Amino acid sequence: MKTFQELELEPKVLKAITELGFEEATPIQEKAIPIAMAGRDLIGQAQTGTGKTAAFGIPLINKIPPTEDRIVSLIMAPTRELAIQVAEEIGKLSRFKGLRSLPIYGGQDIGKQIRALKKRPQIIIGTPGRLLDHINRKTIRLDYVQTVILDEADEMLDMGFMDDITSILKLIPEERQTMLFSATMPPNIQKLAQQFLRNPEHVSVVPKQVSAPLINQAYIEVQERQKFDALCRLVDMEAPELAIIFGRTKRRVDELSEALQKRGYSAEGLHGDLSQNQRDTVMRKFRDGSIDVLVATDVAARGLDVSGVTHVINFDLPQDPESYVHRIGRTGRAGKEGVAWTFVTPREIDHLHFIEKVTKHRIMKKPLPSVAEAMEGKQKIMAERILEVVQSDNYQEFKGLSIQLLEQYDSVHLMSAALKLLTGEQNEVEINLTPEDPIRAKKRKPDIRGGNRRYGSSYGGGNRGGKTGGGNRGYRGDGRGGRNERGDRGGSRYAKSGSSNRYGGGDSSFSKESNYR
Ligand SMILES: Nc1ncnc2c1ncn2[C@@H]1O[C@H](COP(=O)(O)OP(=O)(O)OP(=O)(O)O)[C@@H](O)[C@H]1O
Ligand SMILES: [Mg+2]
Repeated sequence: MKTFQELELEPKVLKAITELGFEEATPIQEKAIPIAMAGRDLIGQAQTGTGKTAAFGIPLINKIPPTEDRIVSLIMAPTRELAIQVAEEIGKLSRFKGLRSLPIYGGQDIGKQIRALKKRPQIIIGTPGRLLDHINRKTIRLDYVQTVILDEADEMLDMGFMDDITSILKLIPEERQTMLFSATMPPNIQKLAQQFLRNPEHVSVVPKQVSAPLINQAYIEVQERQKFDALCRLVDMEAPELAIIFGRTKRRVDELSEALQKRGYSAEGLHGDLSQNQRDTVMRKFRDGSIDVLVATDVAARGLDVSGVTHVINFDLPQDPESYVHRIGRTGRAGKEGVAWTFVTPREIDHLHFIEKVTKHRIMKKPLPSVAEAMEGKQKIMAERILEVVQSDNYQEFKGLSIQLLEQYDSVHLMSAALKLLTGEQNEVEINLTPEDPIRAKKRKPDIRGGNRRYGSSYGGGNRGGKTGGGNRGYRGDGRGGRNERGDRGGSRYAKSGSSNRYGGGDSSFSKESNYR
């Protein structure tokens, strides 16, 4: 592997990289950075958590002169959280160069964004809908843009952003560099690339396995109604530092986070119906460790990078293998290890096998943790916390009483009683979650056409359209309509939500958005 010194970067950029603690370039960075620095267009694919942001961020920052005072680069990302996160990483990488970058996303006060734009950022990181708003208001001009980056391009198209992206790209001078990052290469992405990229170099780091190798994957077979108790036991036994628990619907996430709180866990929910402020607050708390558990819909499955996420738990099996890979990819990032657990109801076992087949990875079956294992885990945590306090030496005011008690009682008895009180017995709180329907296995044959997919033989490509299914499940969209829930277009979500197409099979991307994110 190459060090960053070998990549001929400006000293100021190199310094920022060093400060971030990056020692070697990751494989995608090693391949993509020289091509990007040569000014070529590029299509990039690599596993979750392998540094794709810096792969486009570093060459971008390297090329912008600090004296520039126009918008010369535009990065598009599917969600607000991602726009913010990418902006932060770009901010860190450009610290010593003194470049200005700005995230632009729906749900935030547009006036505030307009004021921030007056500071003349060179780099804009935005979600397509809100970007277009600014373009129409002429508060963002794209006339001088020289570099465009599409991050998580397939997800943006799945969310119905095709038209917005196309309109935006048409406004950017043709004389530019375009880089597209995507987990999969379905036909609509290929079409987009054909239309807007010029002789792109394909850079992919496609390993035998789809998911990052450092994620230990297991599943537990449980009945739907046993899931919550199973979750509590699992969390007790595993004692995660930070965990993300994925639920299928927004209602599920609300119910689950509330239930966890009732049982004494420090958990909060994240989904698309929360206000931008609420979403930011939850993410901030999770990043700074003031909550340990983030309960989320697939809105958090893509791209989010929170260091220290030790566990991902799929409380509900994801709809498709791609989503599984992205969800579990929230752990085991940047060379760290992670653990992914998945709950599977008996009727969903076939679907799990389908995921295994597509991801070419065996998911180990594990038994439901026993009450004793859960208890052991809890006690271990409590003991660790007590020892931390002992080390801090900050408990003088309890010493007098302790001495008194120890004169009268046996130390083991006293300590056990104190532990019992501390560990608590929250499990008596009765919890009732609304049951979710099981995910059904896909009735489709493995598709072996074409070799351009990330996931190998049976996945991706032309299958996408087939996922729509019937009824109100409608998980996959057709790429039309259904403006994203992230509120990139002010209140359009609400305007639509009462209308009959909410659950209709036709505009399924919308029902996906409205229920599942
Ligand atoms: N060369 C490097 N050495 C060490 N850490 C790195 C390096 N490059 C990036 N990182 C860190 O790795 C983490 C994951 O990076 P990033 O979010 O860019 O991954 P990604 O490939 O975009 O993942 P996803 O597919 O989930 O979006 C980040 O915290 C980032 O700071
Ligand atoms: Mg990413």
